[in-house]
Amino acid sequence: MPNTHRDLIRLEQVSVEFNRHSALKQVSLGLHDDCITTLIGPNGAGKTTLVRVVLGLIQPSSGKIWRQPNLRIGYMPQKLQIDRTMPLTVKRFLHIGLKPNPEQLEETLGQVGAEHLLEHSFHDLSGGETQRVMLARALLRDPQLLVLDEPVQGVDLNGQAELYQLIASIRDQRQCGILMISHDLHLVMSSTDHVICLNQHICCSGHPANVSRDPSFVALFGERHAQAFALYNHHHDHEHDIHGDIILDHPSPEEGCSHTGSSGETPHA
Ligand SMILES: Nc1ncnc2c1ncn2[C@@H]1O[C@H](COP(=O)(O)OP(=O)(O)OP(=O)(O)O)[C@@H](O)[C@H]1O
Repeated sequence: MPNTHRDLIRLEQVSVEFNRHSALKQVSLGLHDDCITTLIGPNGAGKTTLVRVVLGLIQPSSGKIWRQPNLRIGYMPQKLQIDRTMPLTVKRFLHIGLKPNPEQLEETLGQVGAEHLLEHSFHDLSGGETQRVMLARALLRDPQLLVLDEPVQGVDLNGQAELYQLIASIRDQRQCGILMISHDLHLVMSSTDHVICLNQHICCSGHPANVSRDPSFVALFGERHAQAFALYNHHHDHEHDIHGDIILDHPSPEEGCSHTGSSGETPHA
């Protein structure tokens, strides 16, 4: 089946350095509408840096970025610093920097299952409620691309599964592209279309159901994760030296979302 997704953003050979330290090395990828792409990788792998490049908050040291003209991006950050002494209802929080009309507010809160929270204090929300309200805030921009930095942080296990289902239903209803960072390989696998395994460079990427298991993945994420993660295996087609640099290199083919059933595993340099 041909891949019918539209490109929202493309990165070509993007590298980012901080004080001569490489955070991203020659990352090439495409994000598409109607597709959930999940970034996984160990701490310090460059996931947040990559998200910040996508958001346009960091200029790459080298490489090219193409964005669909006038691309609307909704962003849900990992953490939000709000002074707890400042009284803040959910309603007020959702009006900071935004001008939603009451119908939009009701519809969007309804979509994330948080309509009953409108008059609640933002500070008193549970972990799961907070994430739903944050998601609603990102959705109020009517995004073509939704960027979620660890969207289930601070949420219990049941709540995490529900949130991932909610994110998948948002993709279905809005046909928007979604880029998210997750540390929970096991939970995220059932609700993602495309996985990118990042360790400064893209180690590999593909559909979780199509990629095959590789010992290098176990080396990167540990045996415990790899076992829990039986669905997601991949052709990690190279080795790393002691500094994390690639020993064996391969060209990087075109990236693709396989939400419609097309495409498969895509190995990367
Ligand atoms: N503004 C910055 N200035 C200097 N170094 C930075 C900056 N931002 C990130 N880094 C460094 O870049 C590397 C990648 O960081 P990044 O936050 O992107 O990783 P991550 O994969 O999101 O990690 P985690 O899973 O721990 O959140 C780290 O070594 C980090 O210290």
